[in-house]
Amino acid sequence: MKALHFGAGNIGRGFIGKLLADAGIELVFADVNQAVLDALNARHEYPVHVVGENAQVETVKGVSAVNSTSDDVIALIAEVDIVTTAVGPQILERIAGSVAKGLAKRSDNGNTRPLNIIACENMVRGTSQLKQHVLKALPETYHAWAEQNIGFVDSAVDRIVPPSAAGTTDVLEVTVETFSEWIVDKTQFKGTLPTIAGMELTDNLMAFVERKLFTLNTGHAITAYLGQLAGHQTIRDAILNENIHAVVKGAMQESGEVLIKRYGFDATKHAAYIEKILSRFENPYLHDDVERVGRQPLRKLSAGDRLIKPILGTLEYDLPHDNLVQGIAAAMHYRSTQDPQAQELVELLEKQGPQATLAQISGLDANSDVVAAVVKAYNAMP
Ligand SMILES: NC(=O)c1ccc[n+]([C@@H]2O[C@H](COP(=O)([O-])OP(=O)(O)OC[C@H]3O[C@@H](n4cnc5c(N)ncnc54)[C@H](O)[C@@H]3O)[C@@H](O)[C@H]2O)c1
Ligand SMILES: O=P(O)(O)OC[C@@H](O)[C@@H](O)[C@H](O)[C@H](O)CO
Repeated sequence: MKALHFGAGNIGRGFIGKLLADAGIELVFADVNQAVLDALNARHEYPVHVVGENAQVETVKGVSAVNSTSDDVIALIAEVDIVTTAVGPQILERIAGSVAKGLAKRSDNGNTRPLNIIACENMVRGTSQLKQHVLKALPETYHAWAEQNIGFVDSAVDRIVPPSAAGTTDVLEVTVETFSEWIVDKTQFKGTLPTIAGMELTDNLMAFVERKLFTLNTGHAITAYLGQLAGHQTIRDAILNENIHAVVKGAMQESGEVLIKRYGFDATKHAAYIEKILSRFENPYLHDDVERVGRQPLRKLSAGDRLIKPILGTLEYDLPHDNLVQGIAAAMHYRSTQDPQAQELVELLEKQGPQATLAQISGLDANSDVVAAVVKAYNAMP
C-alpha cells in the first residue's frame, strides 16, 4: 500500500504520517517547506519524541517527500491507495487543483483501484469541503468515474502537537503527547476498509467531530485567549491560573450541555472527557504557546467553528453561556504580529467597533442579546 500525505508539519509528521508509516505503508509527504523536503529526502527517517510518563523516542522510517506544487504530486495521486492532509483548513482549496489533475490522470491511466482521501484538519467534515473544491477543478467528464472510484472520507483528529522545542536544530524532530485519536467515517470509504493501527472506524462521525472540536478546541482556544490577556506564554501556564481554569471548564461544560442534548452523550462520561482534556492542557512535558493555539482568530470566530457554534447551540436549547461569552470576548482581544488574521481583526475593530466586527466575523445578529453580552464583556477586559 502507498500513501501521499499533504503537510509535513506538526500533525503530519507527529501523528498521521507516523501512523501510516508505522502501519508499513510506503509514505510520501508533499509540502512547500524546502528545508523539510530536503531533510526528509536526505534521511528518509525522523524522530518523534512521545512525551509523558513513559517518554520515548520513536523513529519513523522509510519516508520521502515531494514539493506540493510540482507535477510529482499529480503522478503520485494517479497511483497511491490513500491520500491524507494536515495542511490547515485554508490550504485545502489550494491543493485541490493538483488533486483534481491527479485524479484525471488516474482515470486516463485506467486505474480503477479504489483511492481514499482523508483530510485531517480541525474542521467539521473537512474532506467533504475538499471534495467540493476538487470537483470544481475536475472536468465534468471525470465526475462519474470519481464518484465510483474515489472515497472522500471525513475524520476527527486529536493529538496535541506543538512545534518542536526551542533549541532543536533538527527541522524534522517533533514532540507529541501520548494521547491520540483518529476517527474516520467508515461509510465513506471505497473498496476494502483499511486496517491501520490507531485509526478508528465509525458510522457516527458527526458526534465524534463535534465532541472533539466543541470541547477540546473550544477549551483550548479560550485558554489561549484568556491566557494571552493575563500575560501567560503557554497553555500550561494559562490553565494553571485558577480564574482561567474556571472559565475554560465552564465553557466546555456549557458546550457539553449542547452536545449531550444533540447527541445523547452520557453526562458522567462527558464530564470525565472534560477533566481528561484539562489535564492534557496542563501537560508539563509540552511547551505549547498561546499564540499557536490562538492562531487565525477569524477562523476560530467563524459561524461553524469552536466558539460560535457552541454558543448558537446554547441559544437553540435555551442553555447558559456566560463562560462562552467570556471566551469570545477574549478572542476579540487576541493580538499577534505574526498572524495576518490577527492584524485584520484589529483593523476591523478600529474601523467599526466590536459590535459590527463580531457580527461580521461570526454571522451573529448585530442587535442580538448575545452580541450585546460579548461586547459588554469585551469592553470590561483590560
Ligand atoms: N498541531 C496540533 O496539535 C493539531 C492537532 C489536531 C489537528 N490539527 C490540524 O492539523 C492541521 C495542520 O496543523 P499543524 O499544527 O500540523 O500545522 P503546521 O503548520 O505544523 O503544518 C502544516 C504544514 O502544511 C504545509 N503546507 C502549507 N501549504 C501547503 C501546501 N500548499 N501543500 C502542502 N503542504 C503545505 C506547511 O509547510 C506545514 O509543514 C490543521 O488543520 C490543524 O488544525 C493540528
Ligand atoms: O489547529 P487549530 O488552529 O485549529 O487549533 C489549535 C489547537 O487547538 C489544535 O491544534 C489542538 O492542539 C489540536 O486540535 C489537538 O488535537
